[in-house]
Amino acid sequence: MKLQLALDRLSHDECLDILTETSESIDWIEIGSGVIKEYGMSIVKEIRRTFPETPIVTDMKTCDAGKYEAAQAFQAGANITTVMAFASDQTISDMLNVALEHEGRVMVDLLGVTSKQRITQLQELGVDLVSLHFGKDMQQNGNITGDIFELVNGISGLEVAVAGGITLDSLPNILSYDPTTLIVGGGITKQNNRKLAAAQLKEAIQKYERSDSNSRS
Ligand SMILES: O=C(CO)[C@H](O)[C@H](O)COP(=O)(O)O
Repeated sequence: MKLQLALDRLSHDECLDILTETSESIDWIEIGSGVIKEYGMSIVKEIRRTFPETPIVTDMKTCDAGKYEAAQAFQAGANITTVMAFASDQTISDMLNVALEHEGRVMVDLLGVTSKQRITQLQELGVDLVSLHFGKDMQQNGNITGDIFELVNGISGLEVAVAGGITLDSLPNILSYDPTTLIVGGGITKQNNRKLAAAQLKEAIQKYERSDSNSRS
């Protein structure tokens, strides 16, 4: 299980500082939509140069003009870029094709999706990576729970990331659904000791994986 650090609502310097502090514990760097809107592709290029070995997810949340936005992201150094599930099939197909040209991947953000039929359609387009997303604004009225996994329950052949206010406290419940990637923003970036928060999350994931593999053997 990967730990993806989401850099959202942060200044340029905060992004770089947090990455330096947490780099030992995180697997994937997500450059959040707000950070991209503020600093554009220049911050993606800079983070690519500074952390050449760590996969970068650009949270473009593309909803149209998929070919152009995917090319922008991959040319700047992204390994994975995001598209909203409600985007047209053409947008998503175009992005998958651009990803192929750049040896990159597309993560489909399932925010707002309630029907399993859309998941099947996405798979037919060639999608193999999705993120279950309890949005930032939804977090004002509740917390992420295991119910979010119902959308992908029984569906095979998908890597499933999950995001939305995950912290060390809410982690145990989420871990039991075995997502392939845990996306954590504020649970690291808004903590007093960000290095420690990232290390504790990583340790909790590793501990879960050890106990899970023991219980299977
Ligand atoms: O995509 C996002 C917001 O749209 C965030 O990256 C995602 O929600 C993770 O951040 P947090 O853990 O702070 O909720």
